[in-house]
Amino acid sequence: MEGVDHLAHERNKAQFDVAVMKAVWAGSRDAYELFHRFSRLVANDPEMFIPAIKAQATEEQQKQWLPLANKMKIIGSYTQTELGHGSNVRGLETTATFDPKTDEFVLNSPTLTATKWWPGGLGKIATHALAHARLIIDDKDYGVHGFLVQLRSLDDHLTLPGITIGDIGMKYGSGAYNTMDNGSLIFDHVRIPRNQMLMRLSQVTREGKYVPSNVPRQLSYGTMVYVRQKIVFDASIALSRAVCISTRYSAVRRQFGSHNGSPETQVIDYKTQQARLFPLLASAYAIRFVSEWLNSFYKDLLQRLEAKDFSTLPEAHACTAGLKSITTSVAADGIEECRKLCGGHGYLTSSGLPELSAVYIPACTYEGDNVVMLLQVARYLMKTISQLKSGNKPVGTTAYLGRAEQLMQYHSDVLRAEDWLKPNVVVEAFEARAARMSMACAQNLSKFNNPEDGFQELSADLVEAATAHCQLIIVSKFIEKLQQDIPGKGVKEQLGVLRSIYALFLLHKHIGDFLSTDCITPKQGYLANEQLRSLYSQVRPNAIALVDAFNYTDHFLSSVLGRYDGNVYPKLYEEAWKDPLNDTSIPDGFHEYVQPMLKQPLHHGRL
Ligand SMILES: CC/C=C\C/C=C\C/C=C\C/C=C\CCC(=O)SCCNC(=O)CCNC(=O)[C@H](O)C(C)(C)COP(=O)(O)OP(=O)(O)OC[C@H]1O[C@@H](n2cnc3c(N)ncnc32)[C@H](O)[C@@H]1OP(=O)(O)O
Ligand SMILES: Cc1cc2nc3c(=O)[nH]c(=O)nc-3n(C[C@H](O)[C@H](O)[C@H](O)COP(=O)(O)OP(=O)(O)OC[C@H]3O[C@@H](n4cnc5c(N)ncnc54)[C@H](O)[C@@H]3O)c2cc1C
Repeated sequence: MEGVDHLAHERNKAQFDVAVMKAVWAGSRDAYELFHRFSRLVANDPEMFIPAIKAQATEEQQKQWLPLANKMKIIGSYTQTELGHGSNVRGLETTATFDPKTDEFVLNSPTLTATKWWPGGLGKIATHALAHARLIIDDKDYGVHGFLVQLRSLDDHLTLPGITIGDIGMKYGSGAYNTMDNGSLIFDHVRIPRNQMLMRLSQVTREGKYVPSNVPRQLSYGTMVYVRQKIVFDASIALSRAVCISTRYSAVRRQFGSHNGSPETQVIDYKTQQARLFPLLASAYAIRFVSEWLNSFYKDLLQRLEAKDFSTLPEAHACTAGLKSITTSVAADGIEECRKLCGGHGYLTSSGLPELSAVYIPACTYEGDNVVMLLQVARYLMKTISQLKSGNKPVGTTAYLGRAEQLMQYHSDVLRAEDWLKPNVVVEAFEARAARMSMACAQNLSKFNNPEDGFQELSADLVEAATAHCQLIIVSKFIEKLQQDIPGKGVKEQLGVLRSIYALFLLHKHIGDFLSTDCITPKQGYLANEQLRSLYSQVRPNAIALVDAFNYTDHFLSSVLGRYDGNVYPKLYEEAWKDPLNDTSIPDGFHEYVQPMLKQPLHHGRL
């Protein structure tokens, strides 16, 4: 029925102020208002290009290029990856050779594997590329730098001489990512003026002298730090979208349990459904809050960089790389789990979930493969530990490693299931687990004569240690969020429940880590699980209101199953009838191919 709220009875169960929770989810009341008005803004806006110019171009270059890019007079593509090299940025092969006679750089792709491959917008639309290439002066290789290269005529959009561009072809699924023209590009001795090398961080003079900057060369990777922190925010959106669909549908869907004609059981009431769904609901909130923190950390980094304070750059890199990795993996896996939670209907395009999944899963790869990113975190952790001996006191997200000795002695003092609700009890257990896993890796690494050999050999353990560290950050930031003043009836209590679910679910999932590092006993692990079950029951009456707090419109969700009003079945049926196969009762080709078979004579009663 139109106009009837089929989920009203669920909404009436809520034990908290949903309006306030909407503002908490949005970040603030102002952010909520803004989101409400602009909720149709798409996260995948292909502005990759502009942040890179801001980060790497001189002020003069920015004055020249940013107005053009902002007004869409030129369309740029962030062109880094090659056919043969993606993760290994230092291994890029494209060259930009300085020609002192003409005061130009000559861009060239010396091999097939040097072909630029993947950059978004490159295939069909971009007029310019921010191309990453090795700077060569007098046969000397100065490593990878950024160059602004015009690709297509601004008059007729035809490619310029020496440039071969194409689209790299269809991608996974048939959905929206195929509307993105990820491109391939070969340079054949393409000339650009010297002032089109982005020279904020290092310069090449008219005489062909290379002037390195006095700032860390890693600043040239700044665009990746910026985009990675955006991707963490994006993960909270993608996961919460899937969770919203699957929670609402789980309250609508009924299976089994009818007695004497009473309705069947709502599938959301099955404990197995809750144990799969509610940790994802909690994860969506956890990722949202850690992304909020990461964004403020990033803003603080920018202020420091302005003041030539580079001290937090390594931590910013480790946090953005690690959290990008963990949150996109959780979101990608979570979306798939949400699809399964919707049973057969989840596989229908009209559920919105297959499309969301197909568009989202490359987040585990782009802007840094997730394993490669965790290995960066592991390097940072090993470096931090190696500096402990020289008295360096770690700060920020690795401060706990400064208490490593104490954490090595830690044994959880949990006696009852409720003890696991205490934030300090949880944080200590997560700190001890992360510290012990990292310390064990550091100790094993020290047995190798060549640290790089050791790093390769132990890389699987290092990834696990990095995961434990990143999970600790997320748990801690959730706890810190709740130390803020949060008004509204029941809002803080509900967030407290979600915080505990998030932490205890991780503890349950990684119980092997906690037990093998001797941080908790099997009995304490059992108590954590007992507490988790009771928390699921507390979330149950609030589940629909907790996803309503995401404030997503039906238009944004694009899902028949996730409709706000829960009116699923008539709409599913209606959607099916929009399938072009249903335009005619006899399918194309029936008369040509199927009917002749049906008309073949029977021989002895058989075909
Ligand atoms: C505007 C966007 C808005 C919203 C976004 C939302 C959604 C996104 C939607 C779509 C996104 C679409 C497309 C994505 C585009 C791309 O994918 S662009 C290509 C991105 N490519 C990568 O991410 C490549 C991954 N590889 C790397 O980042 C690096 O090469 C590496 C981290 C693997 C390092 O390799 P090495 O060769 O070991 O490193 P190195 O060059 O020698 O440097 C080592 C030291 O530098 C430190 N470091 C590395 N990276 C950074 C960094 N980014 N910032 C600061 N420091 C860095 C590293 O820790 C080493 O330090 P030491 O102290 O140990 O020396
Ligand atoms: C949808 C999409 C959009 C993209 N957009 C852009 C763009 O706009 N611009 C751009 O320049 N690029 C873009 N890319 C490219 C993207 O950044 C790279 O694909 C990504 O950085 C991963 O690099 P790779 O493909 O070389 O993977 P590889 O590094 O080849 O990874 C293959 C496997 O090797 C493993 N591996 C690699 N190195 C190590 C190591 N050191 N230790 C252990 N394991 C390792 C990885 O974990 C992975 O399992 C895009 C990619 C996709 C999928």
